[in-house]
Amino acid sequence: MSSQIKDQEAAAQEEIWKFILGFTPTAVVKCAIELGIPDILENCEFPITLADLASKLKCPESPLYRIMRFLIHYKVFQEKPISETSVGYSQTPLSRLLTRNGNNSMADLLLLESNQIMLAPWHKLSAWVLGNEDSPFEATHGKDLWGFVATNPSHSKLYNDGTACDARAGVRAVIEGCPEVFQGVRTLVDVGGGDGTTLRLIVEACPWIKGINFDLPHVVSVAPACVGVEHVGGSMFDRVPKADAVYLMKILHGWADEDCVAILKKCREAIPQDTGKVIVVDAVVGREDDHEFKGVGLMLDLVMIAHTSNGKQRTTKEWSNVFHEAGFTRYTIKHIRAYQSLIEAYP
Ligand SMILES: C[S@@+](CC[C@H](N)C(=O)[O-])C[C@H]1O[C@@H](n2cnc3c(N)ncnc32)[C@H](O)[C@@H]1O
Ligand SMILES: COc1ccc(-c2cc(=O)c3c(O)c(O)c(O)cc3o2)cc1
Repeated sequence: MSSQIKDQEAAAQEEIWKFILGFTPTAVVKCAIELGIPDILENCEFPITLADLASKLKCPESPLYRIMRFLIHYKVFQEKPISETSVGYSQTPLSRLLTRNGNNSMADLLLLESNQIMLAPWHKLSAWVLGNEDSPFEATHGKDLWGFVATNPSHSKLYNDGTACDARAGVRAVIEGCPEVFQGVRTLVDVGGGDGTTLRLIVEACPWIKGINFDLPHVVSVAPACVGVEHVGGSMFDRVPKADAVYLMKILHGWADEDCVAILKKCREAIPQDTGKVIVVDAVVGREDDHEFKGVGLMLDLVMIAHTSNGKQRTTKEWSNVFHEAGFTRYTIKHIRAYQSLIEAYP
């Protein structure tokens, strides 16, 4: 056996453990979030010793040492010198994304995706591949995600808080990557806008816009009031409130092609046929460029299998098909610093 093959096999013997125990980093980061460790470190002017951290957490040092040792190895936290003889724990750019209330926090999305309700359907993936399950989520919980969220207030909050994390990141990438997308738009309806986080950020950045946050009645009924944003309840399959432009972020990826066409037709009916547009913020998979978020798009494609009935992340060709079928004459795609791209479709 050549030394090259021996080396490849040795590397595989190491690599396989990332799949055998790949859930460990998520579980330990979830533990750190629940203990509030990123928030404690964020509020420390200097690196904090194990003893001081254990004291703040009122926990023994030994288990905490092992958790922090693991998270330093995974570069979630770092150790920095406190004196010539001692070191302490401090933040990294990654752990700053795990504080509970930071503007860029992704903590609530990690708590959502690692929640048992969201993890359980993953165990039905092989049955789905064999065609024995329509939807892992429905096969596991007896109803789809919206039905589950509507009847389980605790999961509804978990879902809204988690989705709001990703909305902040998505809107930030849109505004930083393509601010001109909102030029000339006076009224904007966010279809499936959730608790209104997206429109709150958009009208803050673009105060000339009047926002209409459109989602299911039980969702908008608990959406916080926001200046410049009107909450409207209804279904995107029935009617979309009229506006200069429609905004669809993380919506179409959750639905089959025929549902997307139905949604897009309702959106097209809601905008001026000569000057209106539909702004879609969603992943484009199968892109030619090897961009940094490629893996995220592929992971979210499998999230759509686990958590939706027929959702999927779409290729450029698949996007073209649904826009054409829905009666749009042209569309543009702009890649932004996010796992999503910015797609503008015109009637
Ligand atoms: C993944 S969330 C996206 C929320 C938000 N656009 C974002 O990017 O964070 C999907 C949203 O679609 C909403 N939704 C589901 N079915 C809907 C329907 N028939 N009409 C309007 N909204 C719907 C859900 O309530 C949820 O808020
Ligand atoms: C029944 O129709 C649907 C069910 C679920 C979803 C859905 C959309 C998402 O965007 C989404 C998500 O971003 C996510 O991280 C997740 O874990 C589930 C999920 O589900 C859409 C339509």
